[in-house]
Amino acid sequence: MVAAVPGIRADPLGFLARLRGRYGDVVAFPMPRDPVVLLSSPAAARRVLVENHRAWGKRTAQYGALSAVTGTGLLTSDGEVWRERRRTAQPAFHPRGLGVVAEQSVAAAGRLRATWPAAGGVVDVDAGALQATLEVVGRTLFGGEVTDDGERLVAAVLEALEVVVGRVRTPLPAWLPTPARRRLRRAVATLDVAAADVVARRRARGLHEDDGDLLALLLRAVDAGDLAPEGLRDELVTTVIAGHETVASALTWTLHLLAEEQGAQARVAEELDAVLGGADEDGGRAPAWADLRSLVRTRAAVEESLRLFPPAWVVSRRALVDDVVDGVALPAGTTVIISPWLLHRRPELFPDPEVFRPERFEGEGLGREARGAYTPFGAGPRLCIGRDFALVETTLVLAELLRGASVHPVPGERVRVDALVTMRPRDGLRLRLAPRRRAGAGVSAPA
Ligand code: HEM
Repeated sequence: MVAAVPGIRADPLGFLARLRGRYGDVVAFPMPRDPVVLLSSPAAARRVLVENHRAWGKRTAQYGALSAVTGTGLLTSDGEVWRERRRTAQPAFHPRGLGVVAEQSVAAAGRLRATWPAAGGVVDVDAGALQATLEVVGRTLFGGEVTDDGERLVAAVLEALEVVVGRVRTPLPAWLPTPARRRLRRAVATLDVAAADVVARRRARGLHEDDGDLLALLLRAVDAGDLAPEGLRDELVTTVIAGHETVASALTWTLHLLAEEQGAQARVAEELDAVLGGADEDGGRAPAWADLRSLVRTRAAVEESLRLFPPAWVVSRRALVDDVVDGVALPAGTTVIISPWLLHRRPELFPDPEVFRPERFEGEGLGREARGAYTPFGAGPRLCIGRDFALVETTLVLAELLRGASVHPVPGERVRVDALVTMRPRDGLRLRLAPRRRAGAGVSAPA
């Protein structure tokens, strides 16, 4: 089916939903050159991402634009380069490292909590989440505190991404010098310097034999001649893009949904009290790695939020050879767009799809088919390398934040979604905090 539905720029999510609603699970966009097709069935996503993944690469407009910033990093590369990079980075994401992720996540959340007004008040939870997740990336993957270098690196990455998003929306011939392109070149130059500074600082501190963080692994690969210095820069930038804003978005959207659904928040609070012993003003003790298996409701709230607001709301692939997907022949060169945001809203798999109901992920959890469609971290060999990292981090940050405070919507505040590189709240997200406990008293309402 060939589609002609206006509105992609103004409202990309609504645009995708309208396309699927009007034309079905396989929809071709009227494009002048190679075909672009939106695939919306779980079977089609599975075919491309898992079963026949070798037939599909990442040379798409989406990843091409990102690679203007990341170079050939793990997220955007293909084939042998990708395999080699994944092998190098994988040990940094091994489950034995998750204890450190847990520790750093709780510490970062504790620092954020300390900035929250003890008597309650309005805070921008998105700004707080961005700061906390940056600290966790810095301390776990780059093996040290995020100093000015790290902050500059993130600022430069965000600046470059902003230009790139504009470019995906209005593709211009590559030779045309535009203000946007000049801005991108400047941002990338700043980013190169900031990445080099992060590396130099780490080198100056010295590499120890048992350092197993991502930066240490990459530096050793450079020293062994297995990775070019540009590759090291590309992976640093990729990690910032893939592992910082995504996790912050997941946290922010979870807090937003819990604020909207006080019943769900009360269930999480009950769990936190039971696990962390929180009858005092502080909401008990800080959570730790060992508590994760008991924080079932807290993690389910994160998973349900990733269903409704998957930060990576679209992924794309390009056919390297001809393939048949959902009974439709797609020639080599076809770009397919797969949207977790759409997959997660199929009513036959997720009844009342717009309702925030963390219980879906508790007990037995999702059924087999719904599990196949649930793809906030992608699927197949290109599954997010940071999936477990992100789930540990978000669950523990949330537990640490909510053990002592409850969150509530700010009256009159409109929450708007920007679906750009990731799905983000436009202009931050303000919530009203209330201290959850007053020695022996019950859950308190916002002032
Ligand atoms: C809630 C947080 C996160 C979400 C929603 C998310 C989502 C995703 C998705 C959907 C993909 C697959 C893209 C595709 O198939 O085209 C992906 C890949 C990737 N993610 Fe994540 N991610 C998250 C956190 C992280 C973290 C914490 C890191 C690292 C610190 C990370 C690093 C990566 C990398 C390097 C890839 C590329 C993997 C490969 O192709 O081998 N992500 N992520």
